[in-house]
Amino acid sequence: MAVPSTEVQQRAEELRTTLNQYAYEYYVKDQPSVEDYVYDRLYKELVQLETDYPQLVTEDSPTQRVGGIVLPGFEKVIHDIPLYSLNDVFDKEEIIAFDARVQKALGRAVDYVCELKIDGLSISLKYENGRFVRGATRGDGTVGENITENLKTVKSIPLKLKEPVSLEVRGECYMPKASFIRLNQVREEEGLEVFANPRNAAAGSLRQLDTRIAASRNLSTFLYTLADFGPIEAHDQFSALDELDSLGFRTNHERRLCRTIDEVWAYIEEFHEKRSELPYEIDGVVIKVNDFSDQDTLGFTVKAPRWAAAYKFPPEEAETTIEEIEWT
Ligand SMILES: NC(=O)c1cnc(OC2CCCC2)nc1N
Repeated sequence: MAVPSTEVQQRAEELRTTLNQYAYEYYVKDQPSVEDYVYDRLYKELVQLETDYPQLVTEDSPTQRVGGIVLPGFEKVIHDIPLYSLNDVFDKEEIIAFDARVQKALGRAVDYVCELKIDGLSISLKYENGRFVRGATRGDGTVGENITENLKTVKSIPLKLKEPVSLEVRGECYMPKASFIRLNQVREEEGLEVFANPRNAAAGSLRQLDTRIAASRNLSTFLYTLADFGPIEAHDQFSALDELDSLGFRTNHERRLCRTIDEVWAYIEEFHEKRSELPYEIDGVVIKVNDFSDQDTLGFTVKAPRWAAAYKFPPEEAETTIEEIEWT
């Protein structure tokens, strides 16, 4: 096998770094800094170098995002830290009661963080020395499935963090509404069964044993929990979300720090209105006591934290598409 010169090795490294930065801006920050053709030209150059010198391929190379292996099955994963579910609430009275329980237990009022409740599937991502080493589904909260190879094709999941830290984070993997509509149009044309909703489409995509299929489904993520903090210092949820940003993860920036339940309710009403305009599906709002020591004081019931509640929106009336409107 031909040995690459130092210049060629340096060029490959330079291409990888530049392409990964462009991909980060596009898929994580939603703020591309170059046109697609600039990315495509550099990408083609890297593919050529890696074809001429396969030893140049690294696991965080952008060329590894396209998938290409067919797994025999998914191994089981035991979550050291369980993935909890959430207690649902359905109206303002229940939110006021939630706040009353929190204040009674802590003896004072607290700040809350409101986050949009993304309607995808929960994933857990493990990193060792900054490298993505394992991705898993929630499963039953304790035992999930190892879907690392499929999650490596999800462009918003960093293969290498900005710091060489070891930690575990959790969040949601979802399919954007536009990708869902396009996928179902193609499946309809191909006489395949269509997906009922973006959540099922995302779950179906991550259950594929051929990683090229997951790579083709334009899945994305919003991360929201630092599970194993590693060396990260964060004392509350709102700053933990900023830490996730600084490590290179994609987080949802509609989050809001609320000082009172009235502000929580205003956030809920605002996003009940805005729900249909969002490029991703949500099924409610997650309300969390912000301070981590308060969360520890409140603890968990058997299945869910006492320091969080999921306000569920009523099911969205199915948006009529142009074809469905009866033209009298
Ligand atoms: N679907 C979501 O967007 C979502 C789900 N869960 C949580 O937090 C849970 C995780 C640990 C206890 C509270 N936050 C979210 N944003």
